[in-house]
Amino acid sequence: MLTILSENFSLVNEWINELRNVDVQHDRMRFRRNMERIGEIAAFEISKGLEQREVEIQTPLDTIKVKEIAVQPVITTILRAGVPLFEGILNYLDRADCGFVAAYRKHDANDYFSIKQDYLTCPSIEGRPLIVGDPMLATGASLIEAIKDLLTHGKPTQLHIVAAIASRQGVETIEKAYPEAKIWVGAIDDELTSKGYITPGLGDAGDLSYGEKLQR
Ligand SMILES: O=c1cc[nH]c(=O)[nH]1
Repeated sequence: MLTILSENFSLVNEWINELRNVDVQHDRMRFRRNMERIGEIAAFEISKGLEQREVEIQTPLDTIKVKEIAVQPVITTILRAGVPLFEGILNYLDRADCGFVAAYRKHDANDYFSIKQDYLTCPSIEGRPLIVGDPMLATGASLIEAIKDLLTHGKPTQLHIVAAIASRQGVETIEKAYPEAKIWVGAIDDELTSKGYITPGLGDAGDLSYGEKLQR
């Protein structure tokens, strides 16, 4: 199931416009905060589908039966670009556990790239909702690698994928690989460049959040 958040939240449109705009996106704090805000809206929407249970709590005057999230999700992301979006999801689902994957694109002499994953740490996801935040869902290759490894940590009850901007091709790749996944995206762009960048997109989300990396 695919949900395009900007279709229902005009504010998400505002934030994505700022993420894309070369006159605004160099303001790193605003860039990170806009990513975070998209994560917050996605978490809010995801929360509507989380199982709830009834518990009793004590107020200073009496007890009351209330509802709470029955099983806390595990929120994961891919370092480093995913951190601001991840922080946004965690701002709202603040009792969740968290996992991290480190992955990078290794370019060869012809500028083709393969995904290298060299770090993964995650609590058990057995019987819990799994949320994976990846700000730019481009080819879907790094996401598929990450999810494959995360699923060695148990069988989740729900699989949610959150992206600020996705390419149509990336969404189709994920839908094929994980038909059960609920995909939440800020916006969808039609094109991918030969180097796997979303276009018009916004550029390099990691560099815009944290500074231009040295190419090695
Ligand atoms: O367009 C893209 C694709 C992947 N990662 C980015 O930061 N931007």
